[in-house]
Amino acid sequence: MNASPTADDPVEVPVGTAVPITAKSFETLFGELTAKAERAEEGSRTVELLGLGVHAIGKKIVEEAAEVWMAAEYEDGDRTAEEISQLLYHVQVLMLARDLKLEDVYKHL
Ligand SMILES: N=c1c2ncn([C@@H]3O[C@H](COP(=O)(O)OP(=O)(O)OP(=O)(O)O)[C@@H](O)[C@H]3O)c2ncn1[C@@H]1O[C@H](COP(=O)(O)O)[C@@H](O)[C@H]1O
Repeated sequence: MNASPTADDPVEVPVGTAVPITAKSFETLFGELTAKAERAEEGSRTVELLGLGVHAIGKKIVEEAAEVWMAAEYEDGDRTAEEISQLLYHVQVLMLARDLKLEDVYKHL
């Protein structure tokens, strides 16, 4: 019998190609960050940001959003995707700071 997937398990994500790649998904990242926050992992950027609070995390989101915009205007697709990943990460940290679950967001999609 297969064990249940954990937050650290890689997930196969097909990205516009017949060849699936192995990558962290939005859900597995959120599970990883939740676990780090719960155990207050030393050296974790997530834990550090949570300690700084909603105001500081919000400012990072605005900064990252601007970097996404600039990358999309002036850089290539891979750089834009990298900036988007950083934006998604900081949005997840804000979700943790406000004690929001994935379902709380998904119900609005
Ligand atoms: N995806 C990310 C991620 N994206 C961005 N960042 C953080 O955001 C920074 C990028 O933002 P900037 O370019 O603004 O960097 P900076 O100017 O040095 O940031 P500031 O210190 O000035 O705020 C990176 O240096 C990281 O600190 C991330 N930190 C963590 N993750 C993921 O979160 C997981 C948990 O990370 P820890 O909590 O650090 O263990 C990791 O395994 C990663 O998968």
